[in-house]
Amino acid sequence: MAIPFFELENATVYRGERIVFDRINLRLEAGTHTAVLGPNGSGKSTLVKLIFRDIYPAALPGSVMRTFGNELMNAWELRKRIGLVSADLQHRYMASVTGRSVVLSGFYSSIATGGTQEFSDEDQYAADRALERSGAVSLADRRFGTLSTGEQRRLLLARSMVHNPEILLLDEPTAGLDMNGRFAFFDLLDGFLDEGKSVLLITHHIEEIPPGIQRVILLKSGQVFADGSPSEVLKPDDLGRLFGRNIELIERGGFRYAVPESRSTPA
Ligand SMILES: Nc1ncnc2c1ncn2[C@@H]1O[C@H](COP(=O)(O)OP(=O)(O)OP(=O)(O)O)[C@@H](O)[C@H]1O
Repeated sequence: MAIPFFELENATVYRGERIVFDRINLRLEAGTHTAVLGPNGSGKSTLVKLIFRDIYPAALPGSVMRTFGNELMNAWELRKRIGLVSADLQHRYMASVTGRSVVLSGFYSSIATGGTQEFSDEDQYAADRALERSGAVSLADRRFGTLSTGEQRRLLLARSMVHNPEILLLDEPTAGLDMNGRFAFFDLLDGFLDEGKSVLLITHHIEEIPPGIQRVILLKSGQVFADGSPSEVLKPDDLGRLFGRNIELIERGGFRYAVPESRSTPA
C-alpha cells in the first residue's frame, strides 16, 4: 500500500470563527500525482496551510492529522521534504534578494540566505541545474523585486526542486504566467512526473491539470465532492455541480478545457 505523506482523519478545521473542514477524511499518497481542484473558497489554501503545519485541526476527540506518518513533526524537517511553489511564498521575498539567493534559500526552506547558512560547491551546482531546468539562468543575478510575476515564479520553481524534495506542492503554479511560461511549466512538470517525484497540484483551473496527473480530488465548501482518476472525476456533470454552472469539456492531447455549455456548439 502506498505511503501517505499527509492524512486527515475526522478533522475539523476553523479559520477564525468559520468551520472550513467539518470532520474531513483525506489521504494523500506519495507516488500518486494528485490534483486538488475547487472553486474560490472551497478550502484549497487551508489544505496547503495544514500540510505545512501553519494551522492545525481543532483538538477534538478522534481528530487526527499526520504528515509522513507522524502526528508531531518538526516544521523545518517537513519543509525539507516538500518543495513549495505558491503566490504566498512569492510575496514573502524581499525585493533586493538575487535570483540565485532565492533558489539557494530552498536548501534551508527559508526566504533568505545569509547568517549561518553555508552552501557547498555541490549546492551551487544544484542551484545552477535548477535554474537551467526552470529556464531562469538569466535571472540568477537580477534582484527579485525587478522581475515580472512569471520570472519570479520560475525562480520559485527552481527553488522548489533544488534540494530534491520527495513531494512538490504546486499551489496555482501557473498564475501570472503567459502562454509560453505555462507551456514551459507543463514540460517541467512532465520531467518531475517522469523522475518519480510526487506532485500535488492545487488549482481552480481544469485546463491546468496535465495528463500525468493520476488522481483528482474535487473540493466543494470544505468537503471532498469527488475523488478518483481524472477520467472518473473530470466529467461535465460533476464539474458543473462543483462550479455551479453548466459546462462542456473539450479534450485534447490529454488536457481538458471547460467551456460554458451554451458556447460550445455554434448556433
Ligand atoms: N483567516 C480567515 N478567517 C476567517 N475565514 C477564513 C480565513 N481564511 C479563509 N477563510 C474562509 O475559509 C474558506 C476557505 O478558504 P480558502 O482560502 O482555504 O479557500 P480557497 O479554496 O483557497 O479559495 P481561493 O481559490 O479563493 O484561494 C473561505 O470561506 C474563506 O472565506
